[in-house]
Amino acid sequence: MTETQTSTTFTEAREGAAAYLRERLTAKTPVTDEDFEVPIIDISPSFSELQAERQKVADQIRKACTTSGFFYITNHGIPLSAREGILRQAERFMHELGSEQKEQLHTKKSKLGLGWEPSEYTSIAGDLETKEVYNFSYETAMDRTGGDGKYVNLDGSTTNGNMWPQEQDLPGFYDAVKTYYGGVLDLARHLFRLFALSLGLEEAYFDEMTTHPGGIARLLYYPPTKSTLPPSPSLPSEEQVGLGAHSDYECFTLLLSSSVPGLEILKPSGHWHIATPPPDAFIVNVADFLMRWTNGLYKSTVHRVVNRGGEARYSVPFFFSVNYDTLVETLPTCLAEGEKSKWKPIRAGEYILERLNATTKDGAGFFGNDDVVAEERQVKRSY
Ligand SMILES: O=C(O)CCC(=O)C(=O)O
Ligand SMILES: [Fe+2]
Repeated sequence: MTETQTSTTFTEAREGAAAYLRERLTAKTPVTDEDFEVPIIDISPSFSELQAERQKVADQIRKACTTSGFFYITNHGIPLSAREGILRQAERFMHELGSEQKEQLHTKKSKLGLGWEPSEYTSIAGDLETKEVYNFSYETAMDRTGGDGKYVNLDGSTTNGNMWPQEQDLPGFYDAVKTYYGGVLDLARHLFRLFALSLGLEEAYFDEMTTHPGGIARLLYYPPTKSTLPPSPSLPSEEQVGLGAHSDYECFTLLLSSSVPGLEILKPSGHWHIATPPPDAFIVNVADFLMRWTNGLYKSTVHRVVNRGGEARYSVPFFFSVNYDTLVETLPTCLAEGEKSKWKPIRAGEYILERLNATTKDGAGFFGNDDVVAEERQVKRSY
């Protein structure tokens, strides 16, 4: 960073994020969906000793990221038992935990937006969302590398961090979460190396930025609705949306879902593509940091969830980020000679905190709240 550059302020980040979402939702340019596809990428060659094999996977990732910004990965190494385990815990959390026990974990008690959000508690653009959520974040105890001993104040296990259900209320819950989280964290670090290769960088380029990464994850429950909502960009307000249209904030998201469909991805034409991941696959999508880092080359694509069927849907997104003091600025390989960066550099943590704050109704955010204010406020969260 040169001396003349300053990093983006909170307000600029907030306005930028809002403008970006508006633009993606209302783009009038006549575009076709010709290049839009969500490919299935078998990543088994990426575990090869041979760099050429890893590069082949990286090249497929690059293609997906420059078109739809979404892809499915198979042969990723996360065992079925861990995937079924976490989906089962999502179901147990929503249905076996009593309302008093959930109340103890209410997100209004968290300065970091963690914990339990009742259905219709948060919304985007005024549409009440049917989803019920439990949010948790990185803690060293779940990191199989043991972490780096730094950023201790950001660790989910510290004050105001993760709020876990009592073991006697939901026996085995924490262990299943830890098994799953440890696995997807390793996988995310592996994928980040492929992202580096896909961008013509040293494979280890991002390694030192992910020693204590931001990594919020959530258990989501979308109750069955009878939505007849057509796949169109605008939502009539009386219709029930599971989770409103948004882009994700961090580097990329690893999303696991039950077999009930619901995720919809905004195509360039403004129509929604209904995601149909193969069984056993994870859905991966580019989020805002990678978009900023690549100067817009990689697409952080708007998506939403509508559960149109009569069956409950569960999902578990893992939002993989970098250490929160990382400065995100255009990568050297993403600027042609004479080309300018579209965005100013930004500190990872500031951007995430700002976007979380910006989605609360009064803009005061989750930080510096007192509980009374938080309780009265309807929280708007856009991820
Ligand atoms: O539940 C899903 O399928 C997607 C969730 C999502 O997009 C999010 O939480 O950001
Ligand atoms: Fe999302």
